[in-house]
Amino acid sequence: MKDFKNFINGEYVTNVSGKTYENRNPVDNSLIGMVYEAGKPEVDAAVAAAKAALHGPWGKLSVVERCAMLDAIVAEINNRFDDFLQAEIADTGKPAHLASHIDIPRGAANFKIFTDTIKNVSTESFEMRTPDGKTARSYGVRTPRGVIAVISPWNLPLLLMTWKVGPALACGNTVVVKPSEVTPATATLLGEVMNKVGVPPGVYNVINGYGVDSAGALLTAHPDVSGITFTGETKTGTAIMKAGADGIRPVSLELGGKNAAVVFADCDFENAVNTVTRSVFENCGQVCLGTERVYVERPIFDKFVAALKEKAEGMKPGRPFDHDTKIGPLVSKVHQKKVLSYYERAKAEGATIVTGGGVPNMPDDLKDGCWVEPTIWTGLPETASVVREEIFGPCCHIQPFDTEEEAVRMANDTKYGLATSIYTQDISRASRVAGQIEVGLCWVNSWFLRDLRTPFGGSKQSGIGREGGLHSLEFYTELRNVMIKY
Ligand SMILES: NC(=O)c1ccc[n+]([C@@H]2O[C@H](COP(=O)([O-])OP(=O)(O)OC[C@H]3O[C@@H](n4cnc5c(N)ncnc54)[C@H](O)[C@@H]3O)[C@@H](O)[C@H]2O)c1
Ligand SMILES: O=C/C=C/C=C(\O)C(=O)O
Repeated sequence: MKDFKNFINGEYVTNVSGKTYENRNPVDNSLIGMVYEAGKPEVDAAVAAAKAALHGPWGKLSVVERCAMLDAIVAEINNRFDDFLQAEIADTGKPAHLASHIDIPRGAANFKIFTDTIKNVSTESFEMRTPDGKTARSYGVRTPRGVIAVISPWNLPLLLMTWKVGPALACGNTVVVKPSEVTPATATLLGEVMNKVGVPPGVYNVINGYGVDSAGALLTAHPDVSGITFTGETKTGTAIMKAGADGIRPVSLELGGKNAAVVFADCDFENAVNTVTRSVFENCGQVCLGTERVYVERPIFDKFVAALKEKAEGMKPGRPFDHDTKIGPLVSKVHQKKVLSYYERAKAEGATIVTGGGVPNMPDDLKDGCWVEPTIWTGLPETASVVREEIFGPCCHIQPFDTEEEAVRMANDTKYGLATSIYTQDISRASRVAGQIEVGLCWVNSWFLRDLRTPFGGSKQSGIGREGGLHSLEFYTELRNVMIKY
């Protein structure tokens, strides 16, 4: 059994309250270990340590020295690749091939991209004549914002947490991380990496716990936190934005989605089927960018539904390290119950169940896991709740369309605006539709293809702000203007 402690000022500590909760493996519901819930004393200590570290050795490092330390973090994550892989897989149950190709490599890459960015960024400079005939030169100086609260979800725990910690540290801030209560392992393990490479105590802190009435709410309310960066549900983002209002702390929010794929009849059919298969079912549908609404042009509708059905039925659920495993479980019993409740609602709303709709038949040793079947529905009106609400499971509804205009209208008919994928070989149509789709991220003939220099984020209720490359500097630094008269 493992203990998941808090990591505060360079040390692993328990808590004053003595409160712990269970961390369970979603593959078979076995107990991984106990997590020490941070209360007010631990949150206060973590924020105090982070605040003090801003003015300690960390704050005195040059950009090049700071980047060298971040490069060492990258090397040490790679050295301990297997430890991170095991920890992430135990918490999430995701297939090893997925975690080893996406989650852990991105954990390292999220530091690397921001050392590249920060070493190469310049600021603007202007010169003007003053009324008394002298000269004034202005230039920008980027300074760290201060103590950054990082609140992250459970679906890609290391990836989404380091996507915020990387730029925060590269810009010279210090952080207090509150990972999801469901997935404490990799954030906690990263503390060992920080100590190993000599990151000063207090620069990276982790407090474990829940959100409401727990570590998350205590952290976001803390007056010494200078900015809050959050990835998670839209309703949690609303609470966090309210918390940020006290003390006028800026927020960066990456929130939920109800993402569409729009498949035109002239697409490369095989690529469209393969890519939509990934975007619906990868990580058991627990990707914020994942597709839950598929719109297919009528001439290829039946063929597309049949092809996606065949793919879904070929996704063998199983243990993460088994070579033939294609799909893992959902992350928790709570989430399994939520997804299954949508499966029931789809039936009640009159959906045609093309495939799935329940719990797969698993061997005895896995029966207690959080399994659900990959599921496809057709035949629902656009007003049905499974077409409107984010489910975050391996499921989608497929709807036919007749015109480009109709497809754009249906894709945009949602309060969310995170991501869309368009499948067509007509480049004019692709750019026309991409221009009309109300999202932060639009892929053409692809999905979740990432260039970490590009702006990442959502529009409408899918978020506020963009992170990635230079765009991250907007949130993680303060831009000061200095004007010199001479
Ligand atoms: N837009 C994106 O980039 C993106 C990426 C991944 C996930 N998501 C979204 O995340 C959701 C799934 O993740 P989840 O269920 O972990 O999200 P969640 O909002 O339930 O929790 C996220 C984090 O917030 C904490 N939290 C909850 N209430 C809080 C409060 N009142 N104050 C402070 N912290 C609080 C949780 O403990 C957790 O650490 C989905 O809606 C998904 O779309 C979005
Ligand atoms: O589940 C959501 C996935 C988000 C991905 C990123 O934030 C990223 O690739 O940087």
